[in-house]
This record gives sequence, structure tokens and C-alpha cells, in this order.
Amino acid sequence: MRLDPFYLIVDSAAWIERVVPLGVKLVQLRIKDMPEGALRDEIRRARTVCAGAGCQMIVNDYWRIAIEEGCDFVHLGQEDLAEADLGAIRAAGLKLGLSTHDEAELQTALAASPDYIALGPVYPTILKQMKWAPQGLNKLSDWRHRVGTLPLVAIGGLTVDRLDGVFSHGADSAAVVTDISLNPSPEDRTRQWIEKTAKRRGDPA
Ligand SMILES: Cc1ncc(COP(=O)(O)OP(=O)(O)O)c(N)n1
Ligand SMILES: Cc1nc(C(=O)O)sc1CCOP(=O)(O)O
Ligand SMILES: [Mg+2]
Repeated sequence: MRLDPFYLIVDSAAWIERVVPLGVKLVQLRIKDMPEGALRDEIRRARTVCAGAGCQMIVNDYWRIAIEEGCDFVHLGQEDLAEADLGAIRAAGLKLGLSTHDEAELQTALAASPDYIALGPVYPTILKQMKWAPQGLNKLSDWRHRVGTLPLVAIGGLTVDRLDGVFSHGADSAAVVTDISLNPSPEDRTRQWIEKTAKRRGDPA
């Protein structure tokens, strides 16, 4: 499986409607604290836009709802994974991405045979409090060797200017939230990410 090099993470269908039409090909819907009915509505709206735009949508956390709503890719952290029914996820044909932050988490993740592994936070992040210090680029190179041919996602504090570094240290895809969501022009910043990752995507010059 190949992941797009630009992996956008947003917290609503409205964001997906706003930026996916610009050419985003890989997006995670990461919604926290929403009643289930509203969450399902968000997933359906987002899925419609992504399907029309040829964009792979990944649902964060809510694997049961993702199965019930006919989605095809979920992302789980280690706490999510501990409570998830991997057999049900696989039986429903969903692909699975997993977070890792240290050696023990990497072993746990690899044992689950995921479709990609994410390492973070590569740089400091302002999105959420994390107990891990920034991992740095050398850790990314280390993960590159440890995960073999599995796609590797870098996350945490990524910006357009940091892309060359994460790709040269082995990431296949770079995940981002605030460099885009808090930018004065999220559309312009999204275009910059698309442009900066164009060669890796295989876009014509
Ligand atoms: C691509 C990617 N990597 C890591 C995460 C973090 O997942 P998790 O540790 O479960 O934390 P929350 O995002 O659920 O707060 C992610 N969502 N996506
Ligand atoms: C959601 C998330 N997970 C991380 C991890 O390390 O697992 S870092 C992170 C936040 C990413 O946001 P930003 O691009 O704004 O730093
Ligand atoms: Mg999670």
C-alpha cells in the first residue's frame, strides 16, 4: 500500500469540504467529544466529499462507527488499540494505521500487522499535551529501518519547511494539523503542502 506524502488531519467535515477540493489526497477525520449522531453525520458528509475527490479518508479513534458507516481506513493510538477488536476491523476489510512513540509501542504496533506506522511527535506540537519529548529526525531514521517496507508516517510540529528533513530521514508521509488549521490562509498553506510534495506524489512537472 502507498500513502500520499501529504497527510492532512482535520476535525470536521467542514474542513474537508474546504480543503479537499484543492487536491488533498489523504485526510484524517479526527473528532473528539461529539455525540454519536453528530459524529456519524460528520463522517458521512466527509466521506461523500472524499469519494468525489479521489481522496483517501481515515477515521481516527472510532473504529466501530467507521465499520458501520462503511469506511475503509482507521487510525488508532495505543490506548485505542488496546480496546479495539482487530478481528472485526480486519473482517470488515478496513485498513489500519497505528501511532507509536517508543520502542514498546512499536513492538505492540508491529504485532498488530498494521498498514502504516506513525511516529511522533517528531517536533514539538501545540495541538495537544504529550508525555513524549520531541523524537527528532534520527529517531525517524531508526523507525524507517525497524518498520521495513511498511509505510512510515511522521507527525508532530510539521511545517512546509520541515518536509525535506522528514522525507530524507525515511518518512513516506507527513501528517499535519496546525501548520494548516492555524495558518492565516489555510487554503494557501494547503496548496504549498501539495506543491512541496508533488514530486513524491508523482504529479507531472
Ligand atoms: C497519523 C497519526 N498519527 C498519530 C495520531 C495520534 O493518535 P492517538 O495517539 O490515538 O491520539 P489522538 O489523535 O487520538 O488524540 C493520529 N491521530 N494520527
Ligand atoms: C494528533 C497528534 N498525534 C501525535 C503523536 O505524536 O502521536 S502529534 C499530534 C499533533 C499533530 O499536530 P500538529 O501538526 O499541529 O503538531
Ligand atoms: Mg486516538
